[in-house]
Amino acid sequence: MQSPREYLRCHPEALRLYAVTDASWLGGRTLDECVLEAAEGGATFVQLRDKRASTSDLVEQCGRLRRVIPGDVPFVINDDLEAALVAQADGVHVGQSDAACEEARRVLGPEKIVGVSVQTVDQALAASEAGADYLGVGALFKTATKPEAADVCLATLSDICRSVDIPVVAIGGLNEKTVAALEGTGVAGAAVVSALFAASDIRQAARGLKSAIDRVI
Ligand SMILES: Cc1ncc(COP(=O)(O)OP(=O)(O)O)c(N)n1
Ligand SMILES: Cc1nc(C(=O)O)sc1CCOP(=O)(O)O
Repeated sequence: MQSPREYLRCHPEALRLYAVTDASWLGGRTLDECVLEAAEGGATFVQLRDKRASTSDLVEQCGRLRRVIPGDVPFVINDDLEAALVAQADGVHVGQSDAACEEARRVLGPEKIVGVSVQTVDQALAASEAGADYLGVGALFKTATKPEAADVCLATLSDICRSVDIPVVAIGGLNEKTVAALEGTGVAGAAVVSALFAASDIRQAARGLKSAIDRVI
């Protein structure tokens, strides 16, 4: 266990129901209305993830989403450091093949949130040392949203949670039923795409997920 940090930019409670957007699940609805419904249903964190969008598209989407996301719900952009900087998002989420955590911290400054995807304890320790505020660990279960995601088992998830003093959020195939598997792992929350955004009633899906997560975490 590392020594405790002086302060947290990202409180563990904020990671409880972490909504990751994906335009391919919207089915004719706008992203803004879907994210609003997710927030109204209890999403505690939002990540704008659009792998096909340009930096300027992301900045524009970020501006629109900011208007519907409550001020106390952190809002980060996936992968694109420049978009996060220009759009003045609350931070960025980077993977192992994106901008390094140190670079994200240098560019965004000390106040912003930097989340990092990790799959091993060594990566978790490195990201934590480099100034990450939270870690995303997955994929816990196979998922159609990202079929190429490498598997991470529950034992590794627990080891990662024990090895760092920053909060960890699990991702990949999590829904109202599968979140039960997170009990006792030490995670701060669950990050979900399709269990929210593929639902016909996103508000209701968020409520159900939030209750299911509250029962196990
Ligand atoms: C909360 C959270 N955890 C993990 C990921 C995956 O990020 P990354 O490895 O950068 O992969 P892509 O999202 O870019 O496909 C995430 N986005 N969010
Ligand atoms: C964006 C993403 N990253 C993953 C990883 O394991 O790194 S899994 C994933 C998609 C999660 O989608 P769903 O909630 O629909 O399963």
